Amino acid sequence: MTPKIKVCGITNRDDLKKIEKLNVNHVGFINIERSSRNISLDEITYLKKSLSDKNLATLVLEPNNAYEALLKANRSEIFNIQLHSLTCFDIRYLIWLNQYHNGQRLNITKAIGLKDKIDTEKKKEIRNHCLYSDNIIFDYVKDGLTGGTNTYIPIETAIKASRLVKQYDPRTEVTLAGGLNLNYLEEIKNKLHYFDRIDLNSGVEEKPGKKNIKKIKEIIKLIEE
Ligand SMILES: O=C(O)c1ccccc1NCC(=O)[C@H](O)[C@H](O)COP(=O)(O)O
Repeated sequence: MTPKIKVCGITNRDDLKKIEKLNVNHVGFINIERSSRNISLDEITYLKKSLSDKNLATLVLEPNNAYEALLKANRSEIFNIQLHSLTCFDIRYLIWLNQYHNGQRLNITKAIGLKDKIDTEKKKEIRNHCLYSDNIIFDYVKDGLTGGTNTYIPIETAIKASRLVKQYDPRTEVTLAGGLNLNYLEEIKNKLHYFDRIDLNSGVEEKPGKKNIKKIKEIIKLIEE
C-alpha cells in the first residue's frame, strides 16, 4: 500500500496551486502563533477558496480548549482539523459540541509526540486518542511540543506506535511526520507500508512557508515507484 501524501504549512496561493496540480491527498494550513508557517484564518479561508477540491484542506491548530477549535473550524469552514493540543476528553467534548453547532462531521487528526521510546504513559496516550480521533499523526517532540521540528522519529519507534494504533483500532489512520525529506524517505521506503499517510513540511521547503515544488515531485515519484 502506498501512503497518501499531505503537504503541510502552505502559506501562499502560488505554492498551493502548484501543489494541488501534483494530486497530493491533503494540504495543511497552520494557524498556530508559535509556528513560522502561521497564517491567519482569513488567509486560510482565502487559500481554501482557491482549491478545486475543498476537502483537501486541513486546518492545523493548537487550541486552548474545544470551543476555540470549533470556532476556528466554523469560521474557516474547514472540518478536517489537526490538533497539536487537547486531551482525549477535550476531543470527546469537541465532537459532542460540534453536533449542536453544524451539520458537518469533524474529521480529527491528533498529533502525538514521539522520541526514541514508547513507555506505558505513551501507550496510554495512544490508546486514548484512538477512541475519538480519525487519524493519529506521529511527530517528533521537542521540549514538549510537536510541529515543524525537522527531526525524524526513529523509524522503529514510529512503526511500533503505528502497530499499537492498528491493534487498538484498525480504522484509525496513521500519519508519519517529522523532518521527512527525499533522502530519508529513500532510506525507509520499504517501511512506509506501516503508515497510511506521510506528512511533508520542512523537508520540502526553501525557507519556512515556501515550498520547493521540485522536492515534492521527487518524493511523489519515489512513493509511486
Ligand atoms: O510546521 C510548523 O511550524 C508547526 C508548528 C506548530 C505546530 C504544528 C506545525 N506543523 C504541523 C505539521 O503537521 C508538520 O508538518 C509536522 O509537524 C512535521 O513537520 P516537519 O518536522 O517540519 O517535517
